[in-house]
Amino acid sequence: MGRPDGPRDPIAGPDTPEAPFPLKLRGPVIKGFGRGSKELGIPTANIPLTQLSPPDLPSGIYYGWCTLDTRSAVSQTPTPSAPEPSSNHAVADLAYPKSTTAGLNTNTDTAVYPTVLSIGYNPYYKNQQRSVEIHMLHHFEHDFYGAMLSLVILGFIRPEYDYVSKEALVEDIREDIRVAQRSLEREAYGRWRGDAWLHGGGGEGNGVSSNMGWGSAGQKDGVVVSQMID
Ligand SMILES: Cc1cc2nc3c(=O)[nH]c(=O)nc-3n(C[C@H](O)[C@H](O)[C@H](O)COP(=O)(O)O)c2cc1C
Ligand SMILES: Nc1ncnc2c1ncn2[C@@H]1O[C@H](COP(=O)(O)OP(=O)(O)O)[C@@H](O)[C@H]1O
Repeated sequence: MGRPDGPRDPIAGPDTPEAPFPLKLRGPVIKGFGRGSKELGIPTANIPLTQLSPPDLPSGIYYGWCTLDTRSAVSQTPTPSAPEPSSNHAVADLAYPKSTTAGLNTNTDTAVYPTVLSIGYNPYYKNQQRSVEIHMLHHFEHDFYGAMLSLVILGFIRPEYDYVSKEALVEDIREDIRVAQRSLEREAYGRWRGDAWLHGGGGEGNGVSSNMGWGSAGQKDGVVVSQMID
């Protein structure tokens, strides 16, 4: 399906997350096709499709919060034979929320990142397999393949489309990022930053919203969370 003409909604979803959200996923960051940063300038961390729950979740673009447990990340020590780190040239100008942690320089990166993700076949690239591709709204200095990524998905933005050009796809992803930022700034969405799932805990299962965590941005039990931009 090609992208419909016309302006897009600035915010996605109701004022409070509704079923089937929240959906909770966790998995190791694996290699994709390497197009995200090289071709588009928007790196996307892939997790195995087997982690998608429910497995028949409709394809499309979603938003939520995620964290990284970098203890299992592959070392990023630069060597002559090391691959080029990912590039974010198509989003480097975007004002992402400031994270108050040292990020990936430590083994315990406890920041909570606003996130936009694509689940599907990437019709522009005509992939044969579905994939789960997560762009975190943060400018990282290092790649983090192998890290364990925990994600709480809170809303749906749009279906995935085919595009007339790479530039048109990039422009829509940039708009997805803005929509996700605005959508997550709402109080009932911000609250989910504190959910135990994001901090290594187990969940009560997808779609169960009984654990609303401990609230909004700030610090709790030594866990530092990202701050949204004012
Ligand atoms: C927010 C977001 C929206 C996306 N929307 C589409 C889309 O509508 N159509 C599409 O073909 N690919 C879409 N993509 C997927 C990109 O094509 C994909 O991230 C890229 O192919 C990189 O894949 P790789 O990580 O396997 O290299 C989207 C990705 C993101 C992060
Ligand atoms: N903001 C970010 N969001 C997601 N991944 C990022 C980000 N910044 C750097 N990365 C790194 O870039 C990698 C993705 O780059 P990409 O070119 O899409 O390759 P691949 O196709 O292997 O996923 C991620 O696995 C991660 O290690």
